Amino acid sequence: MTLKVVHVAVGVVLRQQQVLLALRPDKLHQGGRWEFPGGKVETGETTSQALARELKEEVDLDIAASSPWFELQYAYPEKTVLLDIHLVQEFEGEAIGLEGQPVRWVPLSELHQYQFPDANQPILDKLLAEFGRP
Ligand SMILES: Nc1nc2c([nH]c(=O)n2[C@H]2C[C@H](O)[C@@H](COP(=O)(O)OP(=O)(O)OP(=O)(O)O)O2)c(=O)[nH]1
Ligand SMILES: [Mg+2]
Repeated sequence: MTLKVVHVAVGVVLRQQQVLLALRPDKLHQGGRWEFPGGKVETGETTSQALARELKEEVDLDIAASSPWFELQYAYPEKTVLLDIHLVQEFEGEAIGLEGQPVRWVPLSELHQYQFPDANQPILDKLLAEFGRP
């Protein structure tokens, strides 16, 4: 039994009324679900630095600025994650799945059609509450 919490930088990348999603490969933890791009914060990195690195590595975006939005801890049976969620509204480049994963700009109104990791429900709720059209 371990109490280690995995610190994850998560980017909610918004462009008009759309958000960027990537499909997690089947073999990974929570595989086959759509995620907000991001990954583990490494020793010595700030969350913003980790996010910029991960978004470049995973989807080839250059982040001009990101702002901390909220944090959420979730205990999966296998591990506990601390999702450190940032909003990204300033970036350059065209999103492509550099690890071969499908990536999509999804209208906020269509988010309910996608399956996300179990931890993500509060992110979806807040996204629609703050940015969705009534
Ligand atoms: N990126 C991301 N990870 C999420 C989300 N929701 C969620 O529960 N997670 C979890 C799944 C994983 O356990 C963890 C992210 O780890 P990861 O495996 O993607 O980390 P990484 O990109 O650094 O990849 P790796 O090279 O270390 O394998 O956070 C989400 O929306 N986006
Ligand atoms: Mg990742």
